[in-house]
Amino acid sequence: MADLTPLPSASSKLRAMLAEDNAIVVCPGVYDGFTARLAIKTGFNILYMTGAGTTMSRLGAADLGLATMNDMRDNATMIANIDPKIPVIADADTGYGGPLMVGRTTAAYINGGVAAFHLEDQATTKRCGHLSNKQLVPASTFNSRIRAAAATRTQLSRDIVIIARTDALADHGYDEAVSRLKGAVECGADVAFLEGVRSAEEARKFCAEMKELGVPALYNCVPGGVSPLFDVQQAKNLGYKIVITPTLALGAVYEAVGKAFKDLKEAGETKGNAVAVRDLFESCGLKEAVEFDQSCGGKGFENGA
Ligand SMILES: C[C@](O)(C(=O)O)[C@H](CC(=O)O)C(=O)O
Repeated sequence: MADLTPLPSASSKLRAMLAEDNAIVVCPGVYDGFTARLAIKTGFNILYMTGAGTTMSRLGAADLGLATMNDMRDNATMIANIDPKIPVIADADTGYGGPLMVGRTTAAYINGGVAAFHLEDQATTKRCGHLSNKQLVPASTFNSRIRAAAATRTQLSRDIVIIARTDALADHGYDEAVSRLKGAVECGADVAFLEGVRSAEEARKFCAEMKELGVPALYNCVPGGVSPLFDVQQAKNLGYKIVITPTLALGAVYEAVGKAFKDLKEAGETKGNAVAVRDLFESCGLKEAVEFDQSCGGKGFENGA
């Protein structure tokens, strides 16, 4: 009989990472199967699914609240199942409605195998946290979103790490933002995400306040946004426990693909950087897929591919 011992759940892996003293969880931002594969190939043991990237890649649209729960769930589920041993933290924006809907989103993410998700206090007409004039819901509405997530995991008796994100810093200041995060923790959130932190001093103060409560703090690194850019060591020294890099792959693709297309248009250059097609497929599991098919007696790849 084969060993069918269940794998540790994605959330329990993440909780173990967060419990490690003196460690920081470094999450490459991915937005599709290919970028997830590249991060895994690089050796990352955790991924972050960006909502901005999901919106841009699936809808060709800016991060303005256009992606629906179904868009986000489908992408998160696909990414979380490329290699279920690797936990995925996924953006869940506002949760997409009132408590009932947030409960449905939570169940969908749990069923998709997502380790953690973040829920924020923007209105449903949301935008990237590094854009201006954000509208917020009252703290009581934010709390009801977090409560709905916590109640759903209790009902299902299946864990997901809840990350509370507040966008209050920009227009309501530090005290209001931190009070919202503390309220969210009381409602069941496990991790605090202060969006758009404005200085190293503010970040240090925030991490210290969260540490006193035993709550890990998350740093969102967005070049061109409102926050200073800390590298991993700096973020760790400030007291952060998680770093996400939502636009890292988007920026790389923007530059590299932009150049390849420009070279084709302007110089008729067809081969770009000439990465071999087999190497591309190898990065997405070509060899393992063929081996699986062969090992089951399939005839399609008997002689390889
Ligand atoms: C974290 C974030 O929600 C995301 O979608 O990845 C964005 C990132 C971005 O738009 O650059 C955010 O910070 O709002």
